[in-house]
Amino acid sequence: MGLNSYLEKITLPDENARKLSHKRWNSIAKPLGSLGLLEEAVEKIAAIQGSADIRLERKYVVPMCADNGVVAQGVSQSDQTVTAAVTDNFVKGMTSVCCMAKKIGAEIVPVDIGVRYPLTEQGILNRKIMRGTHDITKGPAMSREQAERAVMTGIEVVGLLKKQGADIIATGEMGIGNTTTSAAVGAVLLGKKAREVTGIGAGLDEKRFQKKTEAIRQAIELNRPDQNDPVGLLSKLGGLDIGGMTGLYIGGAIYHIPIVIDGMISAVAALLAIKICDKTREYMIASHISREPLGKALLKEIGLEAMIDAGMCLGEGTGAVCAMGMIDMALAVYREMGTFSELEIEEYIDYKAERDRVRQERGGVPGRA
Ligand SMILES: Cc1cc2ncn([C@H]3O[C@H](COP(=O)(O)O)[C@@H](O)[C@H]3O)c2cc1C
Ligand SMILES: O=C(O)c1cccnc1
Repeated sequence: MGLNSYLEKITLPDENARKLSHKRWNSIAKPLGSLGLLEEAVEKIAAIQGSADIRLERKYVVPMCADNGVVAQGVSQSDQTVTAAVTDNFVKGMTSVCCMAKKIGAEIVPVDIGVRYPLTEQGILNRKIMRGTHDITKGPAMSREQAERAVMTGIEVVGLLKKQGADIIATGEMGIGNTTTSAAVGAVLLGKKAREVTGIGAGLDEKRFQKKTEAIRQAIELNRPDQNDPVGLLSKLGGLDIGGMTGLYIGGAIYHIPIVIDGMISAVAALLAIKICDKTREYMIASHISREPLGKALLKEIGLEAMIDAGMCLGEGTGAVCAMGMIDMALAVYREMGTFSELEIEEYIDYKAERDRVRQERGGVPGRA
């Protein structure tokens, strides 16, 4: 099945379930709207799952793993053998996101979508499209067909996890050099210059930072990408990992599974997915603001607010897993906490009116309805 026939299947979430979920929140004996974005996330999940009786039993993290030819330009402190080593470590439980995911009972499903060096562990989904992309300072990262295959791979992984009963999926990635490729794609999407989008990624000295900025500038100049052709842009400046994550978001919209955005790289993929199909936004949940320069601007363009601003910039899906943990806690309140009438506490309406009156007196913003 081609990408377009997948896109035709996408429908919008269930607004009635969202309303019922909002009603449930407002009946709980606590200050109205006081769990902020966590309440909104729960309501969004209700709309996506089509029921106010939300399920978050089966949580998955999907790190898309791939190499990037641009590493030859000295844009990263590490070499490509590290991508393979960390990809293997996802199976051994020896990466940062593994430690975090264990705490909330989330399962890791690493996908080899383009790792250059051989992997030794069993249990990594083999969906290798090529052994790393080409150097974007010399030409396109991959062909259009390969970019489309990367996106389709992400969609198919969500289909697979749907069969396994997935209730929510966190995006993740591993690929040395991917803060260069994603910054280049992000620069084009947001109309920014190389020096405005270049960050230190996994850590860089000044000399390499300059090389990275120059590589991003050169790659954009040479490849002449079209901002309005997301698959073309992905093929010219992107990576297979970014493509795979783009597919995860589209898959979420097809199979009605909430997909959690991680950091900057993941947010670039989210924006590409929105450019491919606007409805995918309705299936995304933002987690944190990456410390990379584009962290905030990308989320603004996507139109979603992050629930965590903790200076994180690790990747692998770590920020998304943190957010899943927070949503899990909010869900405990949503499910287990007593209502105003059960606890025989005065009606919230009176409380809300009073709160808004006081806030307005102080020049603040009234609470949400
Ligand atoms: C050991 C190690 C573990 C990581 N886990 C995530 N990243 C993060 O850093 C990489 C991107 O940074 P850059 O563009 O500077 O290469 C990605 O693979 C990302 O997930 C790691 C990086 C390293 C070195
Ligand atoms: O924000 C990210 O996605 C990020 C930043 C640095 C390294 N890895 C990932």
